[in-house]
Amino acid sequence: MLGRRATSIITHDILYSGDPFTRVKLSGLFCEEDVRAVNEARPDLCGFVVDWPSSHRHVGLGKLRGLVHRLDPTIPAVGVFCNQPLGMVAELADEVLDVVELQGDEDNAYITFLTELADVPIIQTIHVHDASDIERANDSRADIVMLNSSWGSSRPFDWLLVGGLARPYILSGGLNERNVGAAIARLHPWGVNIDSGIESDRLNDPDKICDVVAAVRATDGG
Ligand SMILES: O=C(O)c1ccccc1NCC(=O)[C@H](O)[C@H](O)COP(=O)(O)O
Repeated sequence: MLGRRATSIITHDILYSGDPFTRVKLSGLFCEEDVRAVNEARPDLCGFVVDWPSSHRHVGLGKLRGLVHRLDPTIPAVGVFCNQPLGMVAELADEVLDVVELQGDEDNAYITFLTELADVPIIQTIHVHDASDIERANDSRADIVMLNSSWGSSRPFDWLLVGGLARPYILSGGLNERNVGAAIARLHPWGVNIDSGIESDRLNDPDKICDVVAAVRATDGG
């Protein structure tokens, strides 16, 4: 069993490695079968939508703890939050998470406070509609930004806008095992994020999980 210190070193290596590989984050895991499937497929990061009952992917706090406990400790656990109280996010970050992902209206002040309270990397999701969103991404104090269309919309945003971005980013929105290779070849993102592209009938599908990780690895010659 790896301790928190070991997993934070692994997380650091995945996030800050100078190696030019495309990180793949699979998100919206919500049951033990999902965790078994990712332990086999080995994406770089795994996301859990925390305490957001309107999402079919959401997990409560108890379930989050149980699933992260079963997750291979060499795969960093990302808590996905939407406008949640800072104290709750920081506490979970201290206790079970390796990375925090912010999906709501959290601003740079929120990120600064969170950085003071919790020693984990922060991903901020920006919904991209026009150039002002790219400016916001450039200004974000988060460690990494994720560009997306909108919550769980399963469609891409206008990729032409990415030209204005001056930092590495995670590409999100409408990716799946069939199109992720072409997206990486065109945009060379730092990483990719996939939610609905690993689902069949709103359940995570172990075959799609394997296929999408293999499709990303194939772009890196792996
Ligand atoms: O997935 C949800 O239901 C969700 C709920 C609340 C906050 C965030 C949520 N998901 C994150 C996303 O918005 C997705 O990562 C993003 O849309 C990519 O999804 P997909 O296009 O299905 O890969």
